Amino acid sequence: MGEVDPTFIQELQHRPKPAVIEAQGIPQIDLSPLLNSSSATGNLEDLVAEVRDACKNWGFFQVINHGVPIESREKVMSAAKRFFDQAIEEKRKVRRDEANPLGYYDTEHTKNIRDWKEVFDFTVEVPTMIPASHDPDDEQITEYPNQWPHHPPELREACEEYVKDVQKLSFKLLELISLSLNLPANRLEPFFSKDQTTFVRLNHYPPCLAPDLALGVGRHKDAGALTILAQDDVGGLEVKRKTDGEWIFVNPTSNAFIINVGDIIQVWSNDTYESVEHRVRVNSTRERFSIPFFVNPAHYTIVEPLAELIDEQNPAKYKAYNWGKFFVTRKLSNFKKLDVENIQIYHFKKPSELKIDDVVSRIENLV
Ligand SMILES: O=C(O)CCC(=O)C(=O)O
Ligand SMILES: [Fe+2]
Repeated sequence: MGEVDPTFIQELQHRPKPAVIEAQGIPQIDLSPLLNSSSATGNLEDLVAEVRDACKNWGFFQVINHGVPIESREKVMSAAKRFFDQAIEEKRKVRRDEANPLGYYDTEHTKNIRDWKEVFDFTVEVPTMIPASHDPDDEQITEYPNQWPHHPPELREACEEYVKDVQKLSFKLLELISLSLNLPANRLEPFFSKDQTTFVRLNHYPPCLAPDLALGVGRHKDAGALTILAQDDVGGLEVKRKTDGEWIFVNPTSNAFIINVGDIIQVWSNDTYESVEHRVRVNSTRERFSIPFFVNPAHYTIVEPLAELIDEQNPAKYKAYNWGKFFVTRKLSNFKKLDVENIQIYHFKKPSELKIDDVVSRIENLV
């Protein structure tokens, strides 16, 4: 990535502001009551209340004392650095293509503008099965095989170890979120206990000559259920504050994970929780690494508001949709610049429930 190609340039209203707003920031939640089995139930109730408030008010929070060993994360971070440090020809040996979107890639587009980053994607389950096409009538299923590079040789093992640790955390978070919605702790688990389509991305954001024009990742919402993000100490993630739409910089906290609820939890909760927009700014001097772990259900999951959370007063705001088909459609539009609208959950919203924000987003996505 040399000088700034016009494909990277954000429209004026979406460019990062020169001054970073640090503000109070997203809530920090201490998960130690979960690690300590002898702790009183009172602690768990407080923890659930903190999760509820964070999900409602921010859609984002950081967790500390989460049980993922620091060495496990550091091993992946340093193997990722070794991988991305290689020549482009080496990285392209595991490049992804239209048929298999796993592996290396440096031309992702978010809302049709190219991101200033390179990535390496792999799935957690082997095999991971996904619909073969976005065509609703095509019932064919295909495998997404992981493509592990020969160099650095330690990358695969580091990633596989890390995944085991973060997966445990993901199930704890799903329990906390279930409890926070006044559901039984294990209510969400069955969507993930078999055939989950969770995948992990190693992100590398190289220094950028025009950090005021481009973004590492353009504004977006995560399509899956939950994201568990590790970021290094450089910082760059910005979250759109729900109260006023201001972009808030997420200060790096060493060894913490940043959690956000994705679109699926928004639909399951019938909008009690909302998937919040975020983006990544880049800088001209320091490269940055981050590792999002996208917790996604089995491809055949039909996503719709949970029966326990709807009634006559609070009817379902969304029509049911198939997760695998949604995922494939989204992947296709991120792969190359398309002339079609990027699929979003508001496409499944019942017309009477559309909010002004949905309409504005829809118009913005069309232009
Ligand atoms: O790098 C980050 O901080 C966030 C990346 C992100 O939002 C994503 O990959 O969906
Ligand atoms: Fe994201």
